Amino acid sequence: MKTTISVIKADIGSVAGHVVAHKALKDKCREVLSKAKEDGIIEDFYVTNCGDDVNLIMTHRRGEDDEEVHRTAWEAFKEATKVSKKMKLYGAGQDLLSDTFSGNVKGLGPGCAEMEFKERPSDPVVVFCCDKTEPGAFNLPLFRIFADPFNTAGLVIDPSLHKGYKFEVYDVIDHKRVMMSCPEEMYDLLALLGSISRYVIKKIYRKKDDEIAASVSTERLNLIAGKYIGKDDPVAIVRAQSGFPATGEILEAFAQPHLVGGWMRGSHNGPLMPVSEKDAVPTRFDGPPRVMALGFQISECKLIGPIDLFDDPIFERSRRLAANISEYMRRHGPFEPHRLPSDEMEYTTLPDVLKKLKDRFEDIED
Ligand SMILES: O=P(O)(O)OC[C@H]1O[C@](O)(COP(=O)(O)O)[C@@H](O)[C@@H]1O
Ligand SMILES: [Mg+2]
Repeated sequence: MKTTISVIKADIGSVAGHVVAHKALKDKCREVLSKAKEDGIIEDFYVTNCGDDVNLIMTHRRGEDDEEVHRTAWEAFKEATKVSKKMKLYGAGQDLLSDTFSGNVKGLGPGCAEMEFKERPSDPVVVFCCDKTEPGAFNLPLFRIFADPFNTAGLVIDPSLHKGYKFEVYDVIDHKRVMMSCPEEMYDLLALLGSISRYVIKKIYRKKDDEIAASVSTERLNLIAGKYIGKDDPVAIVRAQSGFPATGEILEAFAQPHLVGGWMRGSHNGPLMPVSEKDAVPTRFDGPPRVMALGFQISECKLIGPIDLFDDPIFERSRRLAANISEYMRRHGPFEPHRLPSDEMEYTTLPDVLKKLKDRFEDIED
């Protein structure tokens, strides 16, 4: 029998602007998920938040894209939105772009990462949740975890990882996908993954047996809505140990706070700061962008944990570095490369400002 993990997230309102999802919203989601557990739709769940996003981590036996599981998540967000609206929280129901559920949350606003596998004798997984960034934020760390021997020692010294991994990459603008194999196609893969706003890793498979290793939410809210309504704050699921990278190799890739798109108004590059659940409170210039890591053991479709993996003093240095990079980037104010390049600004509120200047431009005569 196989186990499925579904991580479904949405921003349905927050306190003091776009900072933190209120506890009442998580409690309402827990209520809906408890009922779904009683009804046998899901086997277990954990509800958390990263900044203003509520994350539903669920296990079940129904496979990916299951209508009942997705409906459960949708109901939880809908019910919590009622609470949010009553409390006049900021951006109540923001990510729910439709009034009606049509079989799957994809395309309706929430982000979703799922994977199905046969449980190993012991099955550790790490769930990552971000705020104030976009799905491409996972490109660099996932590449390092599954393809860079300077990050993952196991790629060199463990025979069960040595053959490498396959990367399924989505072109989120043209709605196409490609499968690339590492290490042999590493340079081609990097040629795509460096364009973080267009090419994003969707899934990673172990080459020797096609076993699923990682899954990322790739929904880009603004592309779905056609206008700026918040960033796409992604989630990811990564399997660890025994043939997959060790938990420490997975976390190592986040020790360097790399630059990602997002931050204030989804329009700025900034460092991705690894934080504990309690520190997922983006305040400076609405950031800097955050990532949390929750470690679970999966046992007979139940979630044992979580362990708050970035709640470790060793990551203080990374946080300090992120704070220093933030200071440096902020001094650029509205200039690139702090502000995103023009093609990315297309999906922000900037085009509305530029519209009024349009008629003032005159041709330059030679
Ligand atoms: O004030 P407004 O119009 O709601 O929008 C601005 C907000 O959008 C955001 O980019 C939304 O961030 P989220 O994607 O986390 O919701 C904030 O940085 C900013 O405060
Ligand atoms: Mg958010």
